[in-house]
Amino acid sequence: MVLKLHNMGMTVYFDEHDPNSEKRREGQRASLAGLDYSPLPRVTKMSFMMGVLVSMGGLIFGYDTGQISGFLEMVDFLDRFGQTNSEGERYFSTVRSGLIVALLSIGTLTGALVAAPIADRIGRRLSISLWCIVTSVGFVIQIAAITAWYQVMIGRYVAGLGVGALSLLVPMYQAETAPPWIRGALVCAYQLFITMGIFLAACFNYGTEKNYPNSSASWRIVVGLGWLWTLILGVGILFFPETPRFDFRNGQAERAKRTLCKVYGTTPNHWSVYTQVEEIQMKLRAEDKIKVGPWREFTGMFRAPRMTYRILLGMGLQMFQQLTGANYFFYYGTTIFRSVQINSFITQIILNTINFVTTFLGLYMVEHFGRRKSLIAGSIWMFICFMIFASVGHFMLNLDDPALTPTPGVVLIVFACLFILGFATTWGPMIWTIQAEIFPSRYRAKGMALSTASNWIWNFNIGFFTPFITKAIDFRYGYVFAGCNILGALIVYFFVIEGQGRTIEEIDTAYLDHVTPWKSSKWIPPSPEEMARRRREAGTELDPEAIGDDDTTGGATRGQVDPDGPKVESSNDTSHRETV
Ligand SMILES: OC[C@H]1O[C@](O)(CO)[C@@H](O)[C@@H]1O
Repeated sequence: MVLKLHNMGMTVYFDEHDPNSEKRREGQRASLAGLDYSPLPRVTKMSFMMGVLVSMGGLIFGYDTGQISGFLEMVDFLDRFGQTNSEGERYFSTVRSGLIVALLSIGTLTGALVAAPIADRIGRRLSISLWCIVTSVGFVIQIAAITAWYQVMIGRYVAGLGVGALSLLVPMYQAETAPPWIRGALVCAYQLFITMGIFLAACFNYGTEKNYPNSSASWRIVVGLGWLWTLILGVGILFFPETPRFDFRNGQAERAKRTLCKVYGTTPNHWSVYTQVEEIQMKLRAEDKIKVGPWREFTGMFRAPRMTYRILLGMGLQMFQQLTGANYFFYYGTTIFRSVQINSFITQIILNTINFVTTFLGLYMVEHFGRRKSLIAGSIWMFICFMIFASVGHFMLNLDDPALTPTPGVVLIVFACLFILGFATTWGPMIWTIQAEIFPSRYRAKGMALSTASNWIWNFNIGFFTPFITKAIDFRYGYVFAGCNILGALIVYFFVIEGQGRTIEEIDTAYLDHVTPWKSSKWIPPSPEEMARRRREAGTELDPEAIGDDDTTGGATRGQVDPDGPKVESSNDTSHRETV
């Protein structure tokens, strides 16, 4: 959509979907003389490779969470780590299986919180490598277990530390590095890899249990294969640069600019890189005006402009991502569909395949329809699916003998699949994108850590309480999720600002400026002149040396770019309430 704004005498052209749009470049050209305005590649080799490599963190997530339900059904796993009942049969008590399953979630929660301050100190890139090592240690502890069930539990806790840390670091790395026009899709690729991980775990479990039914190879091979993903990510990331936002924050401006140029596929003299560098530096200046110690840094985060709002929003969205009810199917699908006498293993494979394949569609939707529209549509879709699912399950299925009501059984599966289609294209991937783009640089790691922790807490709650709840209210549990989906839609409508096509600095400005969320899709970021005026007012002018002076600069020189701020046609807009 091309917007033409007549703002007190100024005409601004802005195409929020296409950074290469002639209109957008035209608008910029009018503002900044002497820069390169040639079209940019949409996806560069660097951003593609980064998308694939870093998303391996998602594969580790999905693979680890997806494998355990299968282990609990494996003969050798049960023999080694189960208990014996009075008839001499092996079984897992609810407490023991619950602990083995849930310790991963406790570990992930801890990992997500601990990883933030470390990432702020040693950087995103080295942190990813470090937490891959921790995850691998968790795998060693599990594989080395002979008969001690608590060793498996400890191993899962340690692996969980790594998985949780990576669930914070990977989307953060992607969001801090990606160009705005593919940021949404790139962060969604993280979710795509989660779904791939769940799918692979289900397939490997099936394959190893079939081929090594009475041997420890059935589960040890599956755990061991996890090393492969951690090795690829932990070593591979070392061949990629640190994120430009972290580098700028830590005085590595030249390296940061080189990285931006690589992912944008251009030179520092291109208007997109030039304005991005300027924006990042300006934000850093504004944020760094307040200097405090580490503890005050944490508490101060809640007092920083609109941070409490954004933290609550991030945590709320992650909570509602879990309360969509997706893990009701992924964790308990086998049990749900066993009760309707349909081959549970096949059903699980079908659900996982739909989840994986349709997430690709999510990557497209996030950049073409935006976050807000997609999420609201997804919520309504999932609401309808759960209403039908719950009603058919409760009123039409004969719970005592499901074989007597085969048609409702099929309807249940169809609506479970349709639900997953809705989740995988919207709430599954897009919440990771939103939480990675709403926080300002200074508090991004900590803010994201709290929202990621919220995802894991609710993940744990769904995993742990679902058996008790379904026992009490059977399929009516679906109504609870249906209600939560409506609440989720309302939260998006009233509180989320559209981030499609915008830089993360522009999104920060939108939150600081109290842009009305339901009008935010049409919001025009402040003009360069307006930003220059704010800079002057806030005393955060840029050092002219900091921009446009790279060796690799092409045609334009610093002299051609006005350090006091780019020139615009005219603007009298003074409606912004807070400084950048
Ligand atoms: O694709 C389903 C998976 O996606 C998540 O919600 C993470 O985004 C997991 O909790 C779930 O198992």
